[in-house]
Amino acid sequence: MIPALQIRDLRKVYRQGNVAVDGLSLTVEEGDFFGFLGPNGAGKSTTIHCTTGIATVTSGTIEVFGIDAVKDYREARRLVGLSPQEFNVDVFATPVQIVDWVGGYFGIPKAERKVRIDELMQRFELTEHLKKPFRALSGGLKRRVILARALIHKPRLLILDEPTAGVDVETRLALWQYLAELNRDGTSILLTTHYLEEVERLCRNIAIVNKGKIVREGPKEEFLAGEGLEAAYLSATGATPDHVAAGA
Ligand SMILES: Nc1ncnc2c1ncn2[C@@H]1O[C@H](COP(=O)(O)OP(=O)(O)OP(=O)(O)O)[C@@H](O)[C@H]1O
Repeated sequence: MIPALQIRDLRKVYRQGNVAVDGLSLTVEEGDFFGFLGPNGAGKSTTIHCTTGIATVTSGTIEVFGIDAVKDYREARRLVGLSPQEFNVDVFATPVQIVDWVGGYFGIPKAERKVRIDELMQRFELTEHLKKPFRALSGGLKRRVILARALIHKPRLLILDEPTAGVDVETRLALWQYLAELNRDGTSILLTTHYLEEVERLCRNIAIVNKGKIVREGPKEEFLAGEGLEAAYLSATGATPDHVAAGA
């Protein structure tokens, strides 16, 4: 089976000479719910940006369902839904305008877009907020709009960069349920998060990245059967529980 995402030996050096990703390889199989973990600055967002055409690749290859995401960026991008860490929207636009604009970008006909947007607004319980500008929405509602936008074109691979950062417990639980359903219905998901509980609940496979390299990967069960995800994460990233306890 062709993987949903295959990254081989990815390297990204920013113009200032900053090596953000340093020979990173990973495979997300079709149908997987893949947790991509690592400390701040490890290179997770950069990897995502290289995959979605936001950042240029220094070297290495990226394929989305077998399509070269570096050379055939537009074709690959159609298969990907992206919920970025930052809210990159026109803050004066309404939820419908924000989602509709991306639907237009992907070439979905207007009538079809309308049906799909109605569906998404209902699914994410945004129907009471349709007339509000994005900037007037709460943090949780903003996250839901961004997720709806990522899903407008029914992507086969959904990439979520810290999708539950700053949302309340209720919204987080609802989002978890929705993501689990989406994955059950066949959408492959790559999730970055700093909430290990989120990974334990949702993910099937996990990769831990540190300083631009994968330092540990495997099925979630392997992590859980061993020392547990938190201890594995801390030791893989060089921050052992002892260091943390000592405040080092
Ligand atoms: N546009 C940029 N120009 C220069 N350096 C950058 C740029 N974006 C990120 N970096 C640097 O690249 C490295 C990796 O950053 P990145 O944002 O990919 O990490 P991350 O794992 O997503 O972190 P976080 O968990 O904080 O989101 C960091 O040293 C960061 O400062």
